[in-house]
Amino acid sequence: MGIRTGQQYIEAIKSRQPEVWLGGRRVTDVYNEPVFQQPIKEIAKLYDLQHDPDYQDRITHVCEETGERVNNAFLNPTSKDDLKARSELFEVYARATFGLMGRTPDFLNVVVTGMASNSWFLDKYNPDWSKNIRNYYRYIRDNDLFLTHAIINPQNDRSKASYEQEDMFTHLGVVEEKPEGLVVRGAKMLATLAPITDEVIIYSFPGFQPGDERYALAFAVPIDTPGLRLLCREQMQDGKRSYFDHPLASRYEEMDAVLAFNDVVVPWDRVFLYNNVEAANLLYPKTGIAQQPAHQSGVRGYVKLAFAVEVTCRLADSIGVDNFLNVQTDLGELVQSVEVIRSLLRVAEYEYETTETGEVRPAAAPLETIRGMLPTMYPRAIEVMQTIGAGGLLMSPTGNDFANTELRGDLDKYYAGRAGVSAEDRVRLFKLAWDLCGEAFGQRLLQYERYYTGDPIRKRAIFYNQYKRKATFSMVDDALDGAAELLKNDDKKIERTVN
Ligand SMILES: Cc1cc2nc3c(=O)[nH]c(=O)nc-3n(C[C@H](O)[C@H](O)[C@H](O)COP(=O)(O)OP(=O)(O)OC[C@H]3O[C@@H](n4cnc5c(N)ncnc54)[C@H](O)[C@@H]3O)c2cc1C
Ligand SMILES: Nc1c(O)cccc1C(=O)O
Repeated sequence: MGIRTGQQYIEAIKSRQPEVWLGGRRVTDVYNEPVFQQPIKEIAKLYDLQHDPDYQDRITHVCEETGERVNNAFLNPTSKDDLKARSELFEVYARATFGLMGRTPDFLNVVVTGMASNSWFLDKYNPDWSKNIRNYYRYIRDNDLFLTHAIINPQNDRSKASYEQEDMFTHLGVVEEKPEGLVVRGAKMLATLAPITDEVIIYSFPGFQPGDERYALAFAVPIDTPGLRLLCREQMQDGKRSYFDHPLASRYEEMDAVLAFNDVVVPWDRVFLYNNVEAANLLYPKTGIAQQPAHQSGVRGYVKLAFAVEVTCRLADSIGVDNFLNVQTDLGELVQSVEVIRSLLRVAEYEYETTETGEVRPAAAPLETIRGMLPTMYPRAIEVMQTIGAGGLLMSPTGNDFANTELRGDLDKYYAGRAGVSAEDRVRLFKLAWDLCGEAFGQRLLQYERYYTGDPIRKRAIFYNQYKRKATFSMVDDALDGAAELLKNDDKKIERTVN
């Protein structure tokens, strides 16, 4: 099959019945549920880009194995050009959603591609596991599927291991083995876009200890697998808000869900590892699924930050404040933060590394630096947007107000921006900003940037410890040695008398 169209993606959504709960009720028709309608259309647009002559060669390639055209997320990069092809895909998809949809299909398709092209490390534990992930990779590639993932245990008692929780199946674990597969029970968070995806893959961060065996697992199942319950968070827009009043929240609401597995049977051919703490801890370091997905999320985060900075600059211009030094200094800082991320991406792609199997991976340090900086850079951009927008962010009549001929005169007079910026233009721009810096929708986007790739606090500590393990501190020694050399040859007394 190869690349899907948007309509084929939509037909797939219509064809299944995942157990989705939203606002206390069971969603029986995901496609027609208001909160999902526009996000489904936005994802469908990404699939249609694969058939657009202006984009097809930039974001897809012809698979050597099948001769079919497939998305570049399924490319196992073996050259710098392959990394550029991936980067191109990530940026085209990110720009199509202004970087506001973090878990577009490319993200997890890159994860599974990395797992499959490095499945050799599973052979020593269980050759079936490496065969299964390679077969799964082919399955999602050739059917162009859209995955969600949940790799974090629900936030219960973080001071305790999974087996120490009140109920040993609070966190997802293996209940028993059956001839038809593994029976799993418990929850995982936070599966973004789960209700409108085809499949879910479960895996974990490293960090398992002896005693965690039943929780050390990785597998994938269709999103409508019996016993899998999707518990959605409160929706941040009901799908009925106007594009005028909420130009972003009305289109890019990325639903998050806790996944509750109630004795779900995972067929053996969908099990990628289980009951093995060592294998689970090695999954990340051995398959490169820290770096390759971080390339996608780095490009996406760059686009999102650049978008927020553009909105802030236009806001300042629209009310004539970007001539003031304080505003220019803040805006200059934001533009430089975009340049930092853009430069780190180029360095990561330029200083790529090649693995023993010939896979080309973007350099890890620049990507980890992006992961560490976006959680502060993006909130900073939002803060500057808030301080420049100030009260103007609440000078926000609705589209219906503008449509009311009795009010229109006042609105045109009292809501205009600087010369050349009409009232409607200014209000529309400020509403765009408010979706990012005021609405619950925007606060989620901010929280996403902080936590989408784990806890930035601990990730930065891990980054420092990796640095310390590799650093030679040679400049320190050179400096000390140089001074010591001078001291040795110095005919003056060491204790210099104070003149
Ligand atoms: C909008 C959004 C979308 C997301 N989408 C996904 C997704 O699609 N798939 C997915 O798998 N995950 C997703 N996540 C979850 C994300 O991976 C987690 O939020 C992240 O890993 C941090 O875990 P936590 O939120 O449970 O915070 P916790 O780990 O509970 O941390 C809470 C606080 O306690 C501190 N803390 C906790 N434990 C320790 C410790 N041992 N040592 C020191 N400090 C500690 C942390 O520093 C933090 O300040 C998403 C998160 C958000 C916000
Ligand atoms: N994908 C991730 C996620 O969803 C949460 C935390 C970390 C990651 C990751 O890929 O590093």
